[in-house]
Parts: sequence; structure tokens; C-alpha cells
Amino acid sequence: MSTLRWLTAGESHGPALTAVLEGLPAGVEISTKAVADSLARRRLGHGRGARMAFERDEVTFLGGVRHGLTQGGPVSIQVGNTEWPKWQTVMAADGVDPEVLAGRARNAPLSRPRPGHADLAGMQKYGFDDARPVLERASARETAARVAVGEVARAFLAQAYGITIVSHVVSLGGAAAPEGVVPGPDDTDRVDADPVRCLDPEASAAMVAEVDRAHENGDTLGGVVEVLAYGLPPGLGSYVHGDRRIDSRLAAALMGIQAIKGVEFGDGFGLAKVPGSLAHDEIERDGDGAVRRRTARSGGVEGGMTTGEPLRVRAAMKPIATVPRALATIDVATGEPAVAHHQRSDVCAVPAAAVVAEAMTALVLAHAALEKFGGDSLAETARNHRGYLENLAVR
Ligand SMILES: Cc1cc2nc3c(=O)[nH]c(=O)nc-3n(C[C@H](O)[C@H](O)[C@H](O)COP(=O)(O)O)c2cc1C
Ligand SMILES: C=C(O[C@@H]1CC(C(=O)O)=C[C@@H](OP(=O)(O)O)[C@H]1O)C(=O)O
Repeated sequence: MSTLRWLTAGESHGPALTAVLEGLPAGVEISTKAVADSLARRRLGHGRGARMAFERDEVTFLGGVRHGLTQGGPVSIQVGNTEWPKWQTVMAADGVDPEVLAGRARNAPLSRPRPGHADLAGMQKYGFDDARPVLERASARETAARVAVGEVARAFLAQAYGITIVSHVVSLGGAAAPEGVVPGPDDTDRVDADPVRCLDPEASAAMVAEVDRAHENGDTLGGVVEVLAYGLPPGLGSYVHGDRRIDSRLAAALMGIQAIKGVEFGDGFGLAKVPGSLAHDEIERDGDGAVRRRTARSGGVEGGMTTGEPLRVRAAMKPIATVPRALATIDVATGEPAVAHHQRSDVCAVPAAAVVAEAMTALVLAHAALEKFGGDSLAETARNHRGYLENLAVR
């Protein structure tokens, strides 16, 4: 069984993030520009903080790609942090003279952990009396590395199997897009052109107003994003074990994004409220004899497998934890009540989280597709996929 695996390393204010993606066939077309463009999409969105305005996400392939094609070996990507020069003493890998460090305001211990961030539990777990080392790795800066390798997985899915992944924002704070407004496979540019990545102009304006209001009030917001994948074959994932189900794998990947608190497939929680006669997607043959569904309630997953219909999965993001109107905490240096530390921060990162959710979906689907179709070259896995679909058509 083929395995696709990936890891990231790096801190928010370190020299760079790196990611390694291993198990991809040879022959996938990918470029520095394609990865840089996907990272630029992640920086978008009304409500992002000051850093996103100047962060450049400098992309360098360190391995696995030659003359625009993957070679079959691990793909290694570096995403540089623009701010490194300001942090190179405080975040140095090697020891620094304590006197030099003492003179750096950036090195002052962060002893007032933010409720809702990793600060307190991270300090307790790893034995720090400073939140700095926790927040450096807990920060969603790390999602830049995931989007980088996610872009390689996305290119693979498109080139090998014609699978397209899109996302959009369905709600932000109290503002929601109308039900049924769903981007098609070619709508990414249209979604990206909107300041909150919402396709409905009225809902978008309401979302922008919510972000502005939260900003004025010294507050932050969350929301719900939706990812769709088009062109999937039936049978990715499996019913045979819980951990092989495509829905459990996608849910874990999406819940693994910082601040995601809920995942829902298709009509999800809504299905719990309706009778079975209104909950499932009846099966029929279309005019060409192809098997299809009358509705899309399942989100394209049944029995832990893709059905061949579009995948539709939502993820709920809690509001940003660095609330300018600082929340109550304790100062761990004194044990006394205090207000949480606050630095520049996003007011809302829901549009960016949608782009990260696309990347995680691409990685999981690429893994599941390679399990199903195998192959060490793009041509080989594409051939296996074609053979499977041809056989299905006969049946
Ligand atoms: C794209 C993105 C950007 C984020 N930006 C911030 C931010 O600027 N400030 C902040 O406090 N949290 C931000 N977060 C959320 C924190 O990373 C998150 O609250 C923290 O990891 C704790 O969430 P958890 O309890 O789900 O792990 C962001 C999350 C994402 C996905
Ligand atoms: C840097 C990114 O997001 C960061 C995520 C983040 C957090 O706590 O998660 C905190 C902020 O970082 P900083 O404290 O450096 O401003 C965000 O800017 C990014 O997405 O590239």
C-alpha cells in the first residue's frame, strides 16, 4: 500500500519553516511560482493582522523537484520568515550570551498566558515559565508550510486524476452566506477576489462589517469554511477500519488546523434532525447510464468512502485567541490575577483557514488516492485510475 506522509518544522519567528512530503510519484509538474501563489492566497482576507501585509513567504525547493517535475524522492520546501533579522538573537539555535539576551525586549518572558491559545497548557506540559517557546510553534504561521506541500498534493491530484479542490467562507461571526451558494471547480479566482472569500456579495458585505465592528470593539471573530473536491472517484478510504475511513481522516486533518473546533460532512448535524427518507441521496442512472445521486446530503462520503459525488466538508474556527480587549488570566511569575499578554494579531483569519483547509484536504485525498491506485510515476497512477473507472463503467 502506498503511503504519503508529510512533516513540518520551524517557528513563527525562526529563519524559516520547512516541510517534507514523501511518497509522491515522479513526474508531477510543480513550480516555485505555483507554491508562492498558493501561499499568497493564504495571506489574503479582510481581518488579517499587520504581519500579513509585509510577510513575503519566500519559497525555496530544497529537494525532490528537478526542472519543474517531482523525481519520486521526498519533496522538501522552505518558506522563509521575512522577520528573521529582527529575531535572530532571541530565536537563535545556538547559545547566546545571557547579557546580550537580557538587553532584548523581545526576549522578556511572556508570563501572562492567553486563554484560548496554547500558552498555559504548553508551559505546563513542557516545563516553561515563558509562553514564547510555546507560541512560536503553536502559531498558525506553521500553516504556511502545510499550504506549501498541500499545493504539491493539489497539483498531483489534478494532473493524475482531474480532481479539483475549492473552498469558501460560509459564515463569519453572525453573518452567513445563503444555503446553496457553492463554488464550482473553476471558481477559485472568483472566491479569492472577494475580501472574505465569500461568493454571495450581500453576505460578504455583512461579513466585512462584522470584522470591522470586532476590530473597533477590540474583539476577534471566527467562522465556518467549506471545502469541496470535484472529480473524485468512488472508493477512496474504506469502511473496514475506523482509521481508514476517508471522513475520519479528513476530520482529523481539518481538526489539526489551529483553532478548528468542529467538522461536518455534507448536511452533517442537520441530518440528525430529519427522518431517513429525507436524509440520504437516492441513487439513479442518468441519461448516459452513469450512476449518480439525486441530492448531495452526504457530502460525497458513505461508509467511510468517497461516493464519486463532490466532497463537501465544513470546518468551524473559533475566534482568534489574542483578543485586544485582553482577557483575564494569571501572571505565572507572581500567581496574581492579570490580563493576558497581547501583541499584534489577526482580528479574523477565517478566509485564510479556508485555504489551509484546502491544503489539508489535498494531502489526505492524495494519500487515499495513492493507496487506491498506487504507481511510482504520474503516468502509472493515472493509468491505474483510468482502468478502475473503465471497469466501473462496464459494471
Ligand atoms: C490562519 C490562521 C491564523 C491565525 N492567526 C492568529 C493570530 O493572529 N493570533 C492568535 O492568537 N491566533 C491565531 N490563530 C489561532 C491560533 O493559532 C489558535 O487559537 C491556537 O492555536 C489555539 O487554538 P487551538 O485551541 O485550536 O489549538 C490563527 C489560526 C489560523 C488557522
Ligand atoms: C504569521 C502568521 O500568522 C500568525 C498566527 C498567529 C497565531 O498565534 O497563530 C499569530 C500572529 O503571528 P505574529 O505574532 O507573528 O504576528 C499571526 O500573524 C501566518 O499566518 O503566516
